[in-house]
Amino acid sequence: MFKIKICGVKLKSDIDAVGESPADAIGLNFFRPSVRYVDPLEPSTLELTRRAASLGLMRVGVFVNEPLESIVEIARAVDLDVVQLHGDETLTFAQSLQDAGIRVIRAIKVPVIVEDRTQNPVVVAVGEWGHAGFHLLLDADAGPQHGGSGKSIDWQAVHAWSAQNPEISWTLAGGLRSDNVAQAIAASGACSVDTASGVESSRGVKSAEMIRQFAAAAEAALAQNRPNAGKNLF
Ligand SMILES: O=C(O)c1ccccc1NCC(=O)[C@H](O)[C@H](O)COP(=O)(O)O
Repeated sequence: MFKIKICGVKLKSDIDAVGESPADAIGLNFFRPSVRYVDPLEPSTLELTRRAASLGLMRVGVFVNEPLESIVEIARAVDLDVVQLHGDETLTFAQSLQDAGIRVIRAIKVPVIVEDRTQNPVVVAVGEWGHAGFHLLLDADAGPQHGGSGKSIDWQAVHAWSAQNPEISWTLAGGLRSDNVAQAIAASGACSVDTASGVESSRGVKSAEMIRQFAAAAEAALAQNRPNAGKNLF
């Protein structure tokens, strides 16, 4: 269960900055083309997850269209708590991971530009994942980049979808920064949030100060969101 996830950490100093903030989860990116990629075979990656565990942080591994056996192997080798799927993985694929004892978060790519205004873009994007029992990460559709784009989704549309589907647990992602996370939480009703580029001083480089500011702003806004407190947490 997490409330504030800082995704794409690469260094021990990043983990320490997260541990010193109110954030309670980290994401490690195993998608090779990403600027946030960490090599699962490097001993330093296991050191990162061990450090995170020692600080009580949940460790989430980000994957895009990685073969199932490879995800299972990496999750065990670097001791992940949960894997986050960002590619074209099917429901059957996610269920097979769960059958192998791996917890799964499904990233849902919500279009940033919506042409058909008659349909809620979140409803359309969630599709069959809505009632499959997986925790969802509602993120901006970043095209071939798959995630970490810094683009925001329609928070009101998220709110409307969630109001109609209160049993679905989800996290808000996409373009969240310290200066907009409070508004995003208030508008969407999110109980948990995720950011990657919003706490970076340059692309792929985390800033301890930005992590601290983001996590403090998110924590304060989540505390305001009392009617939903404790709901929809992974
Ligand atoms: O961050 C990446 O580079 C990335 C690449 C491919 C798949 C997923 C990726 N990130 C996953 C995350 O959970 C990010 O935090 C999420 O996409 C939000 O990113 P941002 O808009 O930069 O806050």
